[in-house]
Amino acid sequence: MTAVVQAEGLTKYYGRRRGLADLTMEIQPGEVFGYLGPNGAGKTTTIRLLLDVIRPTSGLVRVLGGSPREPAVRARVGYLPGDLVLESRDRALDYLRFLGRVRGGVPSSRIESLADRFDADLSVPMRKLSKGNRQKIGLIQAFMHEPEFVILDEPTMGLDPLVQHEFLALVREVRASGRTVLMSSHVLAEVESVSDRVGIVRGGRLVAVENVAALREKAVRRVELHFDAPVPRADFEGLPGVRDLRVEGAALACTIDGRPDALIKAAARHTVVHLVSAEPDLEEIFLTYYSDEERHDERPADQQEPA
Ligand SMILES: Nc1ncnc2c1ncn2[C@@H]1O[C@H](COP(=O)(O)OP(=O)(O)OP(=O)(O)O)[C@@H](O)[C@H]1O
Repeated sequence: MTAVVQAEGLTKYYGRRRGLADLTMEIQPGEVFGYLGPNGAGKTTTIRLLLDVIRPTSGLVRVLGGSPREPAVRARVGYLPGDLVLESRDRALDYLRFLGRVRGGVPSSRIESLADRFDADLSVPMRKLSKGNRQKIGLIQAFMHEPEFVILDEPTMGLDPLVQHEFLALVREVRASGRTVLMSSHVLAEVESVSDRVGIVRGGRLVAVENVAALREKAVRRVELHFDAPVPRADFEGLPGVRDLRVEGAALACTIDGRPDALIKAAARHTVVHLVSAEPDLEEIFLTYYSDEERHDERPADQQEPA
């Protein structure tokens, strides 16, 4: 199976300023890949390299098995830029129809159904659109020709929660049809629910790639159990993955590191009347990555902000 993205040692310098250094990664067909990082991390630089908007200083990149320079490759990709400018007097509908023709024909019904989903008014001249409505037009044009690979730079920016929900549903549909999505964000919570894997980029370097399901499994979570009668502490002491154990009468509280299996089996010897388990906070795990990096980050002179 040909990878949708193959990057090897991909590097981009803007003069002496590092945009991206030595990126090696693959994205597989049918995958939703969340690309996360704080401002200035290198997300947009990566995306522009994938689309041949800019060219690498060194390294290799292949998209859908070909070079991003090939128009035939570009035609199979949908793209929402992070800095979308729509300043024309044209109505959004005319603009989208025009783009549809350029891309070899997109049925009006598909444009309209996407507009319905996102509650976008296509009759307004584009330069009069609010930021959020402009973002909706950007999303419609990225999806409307049903590309094999959709690249979205900060897609949720400016969207209200209902539209965000609809957008995530669309991403799930795209994945279900075997197509691939790469989306950048600086907020994990916005991409976590749909991403299969997330990559974290920081200071121009990819510092981690994680499988979201595995991350969830690894995450520490707080658990409370209430029994119908007092339970002996000894039944729960030393269980694999159980930490910070507190047993008071018929109530038990602890944190679970990894799988809760041992705790569940020990609890099953008693009568459990109530169970509380908080969803692990993945954001917290990611922040740990960031802060670890921070500690080791010795930025070269060209990465320092001017005095
Ligand atoms: N055209 C450019 N000329 C000079 N430096 C640039 C240019 N574009 C980006 N950079 C620098 O490259 C680094 C990476 O920027 P990039 O835009 O890729 O980050 P980002 O992760 O997309 O950030 P944001 O979330 O703010 O959009 C930054 O230090 C930025 O200042």
